[in-house]
Amino acid sequence: MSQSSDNRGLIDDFGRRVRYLRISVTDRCDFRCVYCMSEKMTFLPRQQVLTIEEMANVASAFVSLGVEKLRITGGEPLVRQGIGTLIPMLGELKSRGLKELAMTTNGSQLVRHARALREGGVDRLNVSLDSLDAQRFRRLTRTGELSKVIAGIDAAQAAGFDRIKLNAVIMRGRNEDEVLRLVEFARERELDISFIEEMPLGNVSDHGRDETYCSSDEVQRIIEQRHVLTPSTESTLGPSRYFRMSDAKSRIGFISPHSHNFCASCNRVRVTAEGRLLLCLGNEHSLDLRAILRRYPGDMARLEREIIASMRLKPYQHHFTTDGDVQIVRFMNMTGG
Ligand SMILES: Nc1nc2c(ncn2[C@@H]2O[C@H](COP(=O)(O)OP(=O)(O)OP(=O)(O)O)[C@@H](O)[C@H]2O)c(=O)[nH]1
Ligand SMILES: C[S@@+](CC[C@H](N)C(=O)[O-])C[C@H]1O[C@@H](n2cnc3c(N)ncnc32)[C@H](O)[C@@H]1O
Ligand code: SF4
Ligand code: SF4
Repeated sequence: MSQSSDNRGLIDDFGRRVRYLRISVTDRCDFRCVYCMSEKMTFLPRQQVLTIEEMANVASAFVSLGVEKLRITGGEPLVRQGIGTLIPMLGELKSRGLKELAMTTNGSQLVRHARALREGGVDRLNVSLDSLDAQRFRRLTRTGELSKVIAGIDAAQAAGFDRIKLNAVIMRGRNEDEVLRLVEFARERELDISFIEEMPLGNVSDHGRDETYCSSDEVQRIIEQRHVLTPSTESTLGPSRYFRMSDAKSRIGFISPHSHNFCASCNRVRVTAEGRLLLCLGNEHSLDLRAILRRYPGDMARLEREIIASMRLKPYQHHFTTDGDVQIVRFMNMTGG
């Protein structure tokens, strides 16, 4: 019998309840964003990556244990073979207590996938967009084409996604001069937008993180040169602190792991593409779910028991600094952010 029947949920040693699971469905990506990856990356051999069925089983176990929000990330989730099969399997979990199925994507493949994602049960999309200048966009992503991402956002809106959130990592000397332009883009299209402080995961080789650090307060001051921002209590269960603009539907979010630490209210864990249940983005405490899945195939009760037991490993917080040291060798694409 599944552990779900005792309805204890997932609670860590600090009394925080885990309600939000992020699954990285692949470490691969068609972009090489300068803050996320190094130019030359080695990706996991395919047999080390969870199969579609294994991912669906992991998601199902977490939903049995009280997870209400599931976000699919990567790498780039839309380059994962079989993503079209996985999405409806996850969508079905809504009949068992899942309240929101979401995806974070670079948008490059949305023209092809948006409709199927919507039909498969994806409720919300977050699309990364750090520049509206095609050449700069190419420099920041190393391989990306801005026009494809914008066409992808259009396709997603046409497919019925109405609360799309843009994500922009703001880097000093790279794109902080585009903050107002990005806000304008979001406002015109009625998109939300979150501005993110860069986190020190992986040696990205392109730059020292200390050179590019730009705090959320600085970004906020830039926006307030033109807009009145009113703090909002709205929450998406994610890390964004939201503000409303007086004359717009768009919400402005700030994700500030350095300057406004949000670990005290952490409600999430993540599963990497190779099936590591990582208890915190900024630490290495983890449980090897792949080993359990492959050693005891189909034993959902055991999987759930192990997940419950792993909650005691969840650290209280990250220890990121802005001084340029690489504190976590793991790159962001392993965990999907
Ligand atoms: N430090 C830290 N950063 C996080 C965490 N969750 C998400 N982020 C970062 O927040 C940024 C945006 O992540 P998204 O994938 O859009 O997820 P989200 O902000 O939870 O999405 P919403 O559901 O829209 O709130 C990325 O840079 C993530 O790395 C977290 O638990 N800790
Ligand atoms: C790792 S990506 C995976 C999903 C998809 N490929 C995308 O880019 O949206 C998830 C989010 O993490 C953000 N991200 C990547 N590296 C980061 C870093 N070092 N610091 C802060 N955010 C980062 C990206 O901007 C993106 O919004
Ligand atoms: S941020 Fe997303 S799109 Fe950019 S390299 Fe990382 S995984 Fe790929
Ligand atoms: S850094 Fe760790 S503890 Fe802090 S919010 Fe992120 S996952 Fe939670």
